[in-house]
Amino acid sequence: TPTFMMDERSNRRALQRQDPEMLLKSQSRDLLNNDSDADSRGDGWEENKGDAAYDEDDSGIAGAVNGSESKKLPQAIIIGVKKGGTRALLEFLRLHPDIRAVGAEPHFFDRNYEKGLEWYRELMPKTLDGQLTMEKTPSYFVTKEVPGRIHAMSRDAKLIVVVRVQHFLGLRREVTHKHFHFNPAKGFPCLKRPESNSKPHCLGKTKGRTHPNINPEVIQRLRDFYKPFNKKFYHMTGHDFGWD
Ligand SMILES: Nc1ncnc2c1ncn2[C@@H]1O[C@H](COP(=O)(O)OS(=O)(=O)O)[C@@H](OP(=O)(O)O)[C@H]1O
Repeated sequence: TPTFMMDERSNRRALQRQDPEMLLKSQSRDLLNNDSDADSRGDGWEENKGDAAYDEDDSGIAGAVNGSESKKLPQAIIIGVKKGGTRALLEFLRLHPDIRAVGAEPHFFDRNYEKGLEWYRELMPKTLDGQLTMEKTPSYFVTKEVPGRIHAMSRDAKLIVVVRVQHFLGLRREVTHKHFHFNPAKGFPCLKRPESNSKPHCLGKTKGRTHPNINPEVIQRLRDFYKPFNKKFYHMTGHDFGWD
């Protein structure tokens, strides 16, 4: 099971290397016409398949809207890595009542930046004070303009990268085994709302692919190739992940 880490110090160092970039490049692709990434449509929940890219009711388990809720810019963003289990992480996190999240990937900082922060904020679910607003767009991790842009929005945003090591958002313990149901066909847990009798929600069909057998020589070449990058990463995070 992929676990995750968040290292604000290394994020800050990475952010400091790039000037906040406010000039808008017209590199956008229409969010709602983005077919290249099934996960962009927020179809992590099988029931969410369809064309509604953003759905207020899909913003988390915490539910009911009332007068004191408002839309806020995200305080925590899952920025990568692609195929690292980012959808699973977001769906698991949003089981927590203090987290509300956008279902689809907004791609704001890479493809939709020229639409402006108000556009971005409008996508967010309404939250009460004390609730965290989150989104996930794994391609932020591989887009060079993104660190400066996030920094320009907020110096305090927590950036989460899935690298298979555990870290915490400082949440109280709310999510337990009652929220999960192991699905042997998928090989990983699906999510349950303990208070309702509805069927567990599994991640969509793009998750849980059968992997091809890879020639051990190719695996060795990949290990050799990534070794220096891994070393650099251990150094940056102050943690040896033992991937070699
Ligand atoms: N709970 C759990 N445990 C282990 N593995 C899991 C889990 N949930 C999702 N996955 C696997 O994560 C892969 C998808 O990652 P992402 O959601 O980050 O994909 S994407 O970049 O947004 O398209 C995808 O891997 P592949 O099936 O190999 O593509 C999922 O199967």
